[in-house]
Amino acid sequence: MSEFVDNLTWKSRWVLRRNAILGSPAFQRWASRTPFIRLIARRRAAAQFDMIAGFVYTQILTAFVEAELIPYLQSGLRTVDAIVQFAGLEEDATVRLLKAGQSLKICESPQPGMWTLGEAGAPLSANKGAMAMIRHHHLLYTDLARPLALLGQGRQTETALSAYWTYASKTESDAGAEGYSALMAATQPMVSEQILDAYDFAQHRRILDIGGGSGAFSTAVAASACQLKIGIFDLPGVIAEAEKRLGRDSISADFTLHPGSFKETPIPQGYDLITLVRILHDHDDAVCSALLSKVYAALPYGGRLLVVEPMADTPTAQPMGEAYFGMYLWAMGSGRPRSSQETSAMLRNAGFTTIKPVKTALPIITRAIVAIK
Ligand SMILES: C[S@@+](CC[C@H](N)C(=O)[O-])C[C@H]1O[C@@H](n2cnc3c(N)ncnc32)[C@H](O)[C@@H]1O
Repeated sequence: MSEFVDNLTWKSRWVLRRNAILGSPAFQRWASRTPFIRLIARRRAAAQFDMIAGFVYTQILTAFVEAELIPYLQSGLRTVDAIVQFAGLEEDATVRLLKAGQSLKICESPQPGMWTLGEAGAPLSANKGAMAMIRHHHLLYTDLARPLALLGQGRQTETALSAYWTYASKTESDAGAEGYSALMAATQPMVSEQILDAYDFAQHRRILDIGGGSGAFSTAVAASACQLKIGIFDLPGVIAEAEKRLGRDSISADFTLHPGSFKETPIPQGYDLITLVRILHDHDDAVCSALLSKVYAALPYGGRLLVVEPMADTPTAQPMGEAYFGMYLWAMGSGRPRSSQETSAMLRNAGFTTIKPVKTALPIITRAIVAIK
């Protein structure tokens, strides 16, 4: 049987024709020399180079973060000598890093010999969560060093990420709870800021946050609507982290901690809102379907489920979904990015009839769907 099909749609014909033209060296030569067209050709060549060099750019940013240069340069203008001292690098290495960072707008030199952050670096200085993720990414890049080997070895093989996210490893445990809970708590403000602006939690009385980690999301919600009673359900090792964290916290909301695995333990009842924040994408379809059915059963009529996570079909941010989360979750060994339609379909299958998107200001960070029983 031929590997080519002959019943092509008009769109397939158009795409094949376009690819033949774009892939032709003669066309590329013509485009790079023709007035106006060459502007488009230059833009496309730059975008192609960025895709090829992306890992190098990322590692330059990582060097700034690991050397603590982001907060250091945010606090004012610094001389090269001072930066050499601070970063602990030789002068030529420091200058090479600064110039590389300048080309990426991480830093800039507004007057000779003096350096501060650039347009891309300055917003990072206020984002501890992003910096925690940049540091964490060495695990992902270890797994991605040979991407074809990663894809070829299947998802049963232990990876750097599956050893970190122990609940996603084949042995499924909470042994890594302290490490990953700290990362989740550091990155949670980016998420809770979006959701608190988009969803009115004050309309509820009792909220259960499933997979609630050490309670960073719950404490943010409690601070915004102080009459709420909040339950946090997570693996026992993570609930121990929540106990430590909430003990230190001055918020007076009434927290109930529920240790257990949602794969085995019944979901606690008596809550009129259940939240799943950055949970579903970590799990394969069968696990998510079983969890959503249990959530549906645990809610009273009129009760709600709020699903909060990045989604695959986010306009202007498609690579965040299928490229970034697609490969990250593949390396982790569990879960996949889902479009809002796919998640909505799962919610319908679990029994929910009213399912609505909740608009967030930065959908690249997080999106949300509310489902009513
Ligand atoms: C990606 S973290 C998200 C944490 C928190 N919701 C947040 O957004 O910061 C996933 C959480 O789900 C929890 N989790 C994973 N599998 C679980 C299970 N079977 N039962 C209960 N919790 C689980 C993990 O322990 C972890 O705290």
